Amino acid sequence: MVEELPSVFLVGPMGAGKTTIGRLLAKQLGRTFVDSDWYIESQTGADIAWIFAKEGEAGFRERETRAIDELTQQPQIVLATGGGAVMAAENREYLKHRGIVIYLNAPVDVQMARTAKDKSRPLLQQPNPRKILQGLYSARDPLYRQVAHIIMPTGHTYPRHMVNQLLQQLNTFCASTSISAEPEKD
Ligand SMILES: Nc1ncnc2c1ncn2[C@@H]1O[C@H](COP(=O)(O)OP(=O)(O)O)[C@@H](O)[C@H]1O
Ligand SMILES: O=C(O)C1=C[C@@H](OP(=O)(O)O)[C@@H](O)[C@H](O)C1
Ligand SMILES: [Mg+2]
Repeated sequence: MVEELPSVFLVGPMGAGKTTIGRLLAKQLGRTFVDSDWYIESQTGADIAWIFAKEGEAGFRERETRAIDELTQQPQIVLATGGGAVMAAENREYLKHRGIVIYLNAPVDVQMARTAKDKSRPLLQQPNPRKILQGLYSARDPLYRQVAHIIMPTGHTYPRHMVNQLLQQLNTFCASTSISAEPEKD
């Protein structure tokens, strides 16, 4: 029996394009798009920078785990997670077992270029963001790989082209597990 495509979860470092690609992918699949950072902001009534400033990273991570638990239980969504969502073991369990996980893997140079002008990421608001990104990449790359069903390099590929590649990858993955990756017909 052919099952429906489950929810799709995007993981990867800051600047990999999770939010951008997730939104486009959801549109192509006819799915609802949710970004865990936006969800946390709407639940809290404050932005990510404010949460880090008032509650520290630990406070943000608690909120993030609640959000990942809730959102990974929503059926048939496309979810863009924040770059640190894979750090908690329970988040990794939720992601890995409740949907198809795509790791958008961007080199540090690309992460740097894409995050340089954006002040909304508290972890990078300091003199040497490259060093931070390198450290995070070393620590988190094995965790992204641990949860991923599909690994997609992102560098110089336009978002629309990336989405087409992802749809192909999803089809291949689903064919191997008897899941339908076709958008639902009205
Ligand atoms: N494939 C891509 N090519 C060019 N720019 C991209 C691509 N993906 C994302 N971007 C740009 O990089 C920045 C960060 O993307 P974003 O989706 O916020 O990443 P993430 O959610 O993974 O941190 C945004 O300005 C976005 O427009
Ligand atoms: O890597 C991280 O720890 C973070 C990534 C951010 O999301 P993006 O990966 O969407 O930028 C956001 O959740 C927060 O600033 C922390
Ligand atoms: Mg994002």
